[in-house]
Amino acid sequence: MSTTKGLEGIVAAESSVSSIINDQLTYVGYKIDDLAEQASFEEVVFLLWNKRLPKKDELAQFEEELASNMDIPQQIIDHFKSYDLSTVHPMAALRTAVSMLGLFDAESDDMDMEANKRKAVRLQAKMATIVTAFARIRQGKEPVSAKKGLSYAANFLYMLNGEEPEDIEVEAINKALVLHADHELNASTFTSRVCVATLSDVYSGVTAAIGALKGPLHGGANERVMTMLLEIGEVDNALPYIKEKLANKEKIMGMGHRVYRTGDPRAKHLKKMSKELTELKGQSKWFEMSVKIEDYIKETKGLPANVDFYSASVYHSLGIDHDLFTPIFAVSRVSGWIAHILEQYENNRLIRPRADYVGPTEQMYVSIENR
Ligand SMILES: CC(=O)SCCNC(=O)CCNC(=O)[C@H](O)C(C)(C)COP(=O)(O)OP(=O)(O)OC[C@H]1O[C@@H](n2cnc3c(N)ncnc32)[C@H](O)[C@@H]1OP(=O)(O)O
Ligand SMILES: O=C([O-])CC(=O)C(=O)O
Repeated sequence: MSTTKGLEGIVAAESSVSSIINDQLTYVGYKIDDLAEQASFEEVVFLLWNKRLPKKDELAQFEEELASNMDIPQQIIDHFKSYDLSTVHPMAALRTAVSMLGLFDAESDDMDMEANKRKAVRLQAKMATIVTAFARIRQGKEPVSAKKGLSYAANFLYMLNGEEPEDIEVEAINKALVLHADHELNASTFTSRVCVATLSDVYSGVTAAIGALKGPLHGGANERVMTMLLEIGEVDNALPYIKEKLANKEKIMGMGHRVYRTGDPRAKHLKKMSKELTELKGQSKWFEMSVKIEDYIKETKGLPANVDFYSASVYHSLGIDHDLFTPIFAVSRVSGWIAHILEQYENNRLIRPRADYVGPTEQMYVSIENR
C-alpha cells in the first residue's frame, strides 16, 4: 500500500458547502471577497446550512432564532466557576462546555434531520455565550446576557465587555466571523465528519472538531502569532527575530498553508482591517511588523500568510485577550462544522482509511517469566 503523509492532495469527500479552486475560496459558489465585504455572519450561516442566501424575512427570523437561543445553562456557568481558571485554556473550557451542552439538550441523540437543524441553531447561538462567559468569569465578573436587537457579532463584543461596541469593532468581528466560517476539508472539519460518520451526534462532532482546531498547526496559530509579535516588540527587531527562527528550523506561525500556493484570499481582508484598526488605536507597529514578516517569508520561502496571521493584530487592537483568538475562530467555524455534519448525515458512509503497517512481523510470543 502507498501512503500520502498528512493525506495531502487526497480527495476524501464530496461537498457543496465551500470550495478552494485555483486559490479562490467560495461558500456555496459565492466568492469570499463579496461575502467579506457585504454579508452579515448570520447570512453566511444561513447560506452554509441551507445552500442558498436568505430572503429578508427569512434572515430576520433566523437572526431572531439565534438571538433567542443564546443563554447557556447555569450549570455550565457554575462549572466554569469551579475551576482554577488561571491554568485553563479557553479552548479546553469551550471543548468541555460544548460536550456538557449536549447533556442539557433533550434532542441530543435524536438523529432526525429537523432535530439536528434545531440543535444547530442552539449550538451556534450558545458558542459566543460560552466563550464570553468564560472570559468574564476568569476576570471575576458575572457573565452578561445577549442583548435583543444586536447582531451576532455585536452581541459577542457586548457579552465580552458588558458595553455596546463601536461600529468599526462590530464590522471587524463580523468580517472575521464571515472569513473563518468554512474552509472545505480542513483538519477540524474533517475531524467532525469522521466523528459523525459513525452516526454519532452533533455535539460529539463539534466537540471533536474543537479539539482539532485547538492545535497550533491549525486554529491555535492565531494566538501564537500574537505571542511572536509581542516577543519581537519593535518593528526593527522583526527580521533578525524571523531569521533566527528560520535558522533554528522553527516555523513562523500564521505563515504557510496546505492548499494555498499563491496566497490565502482571506488574509488580505484581515490585513486591511488590521491596518485600519491598529492605526485607529495608535498601535500600528503590530501591523508594520506583520507586513515585514509576511514580505520576508513570501520572498525567501515562497510561503503566503494564512487567515491566522493578520487576525492576531485585528483582535489585539480590539483589546481581546490573546487566548480568546482561537475560541473566536471556533465561534465562527462551528457554522461550517455543522454544515459539513449535516451533509455527512445526508449521504453517510463510515470513514475508515487504512494504515500501511511498518512494524515488526513474525514475532514469537514469549511468556512473561522468560522475557
Ligand atoms: C486556519 C489554519 O489552519 S491555517 C494554518 C495555520 N497554521 C500555521 O500558521 C502554522 C504554521 N504553518 C505550518 O505549520 C504549515 O505551513 C501548515 C501546517 C499550515 C501546512 O503545512 P504542510 O502543508 O503540512 O507543510 P509542511 O509543514 O510539511 O511544510 C513544508 C515545508 O515548508 C516549511 N514551512 C511550512 N510552513 C512554514 C512556516 N510557517 N514557517 C517556516 N517554514 C514553513 C516546512 O518547514 C517544510 O520545509 P522543508 O520541506 O524544508 O522541511
Ligand atoms: O484549510 C486548512 O487546512 C486550514 C484553514 O485555512 C482553515 O481551516 O481555515
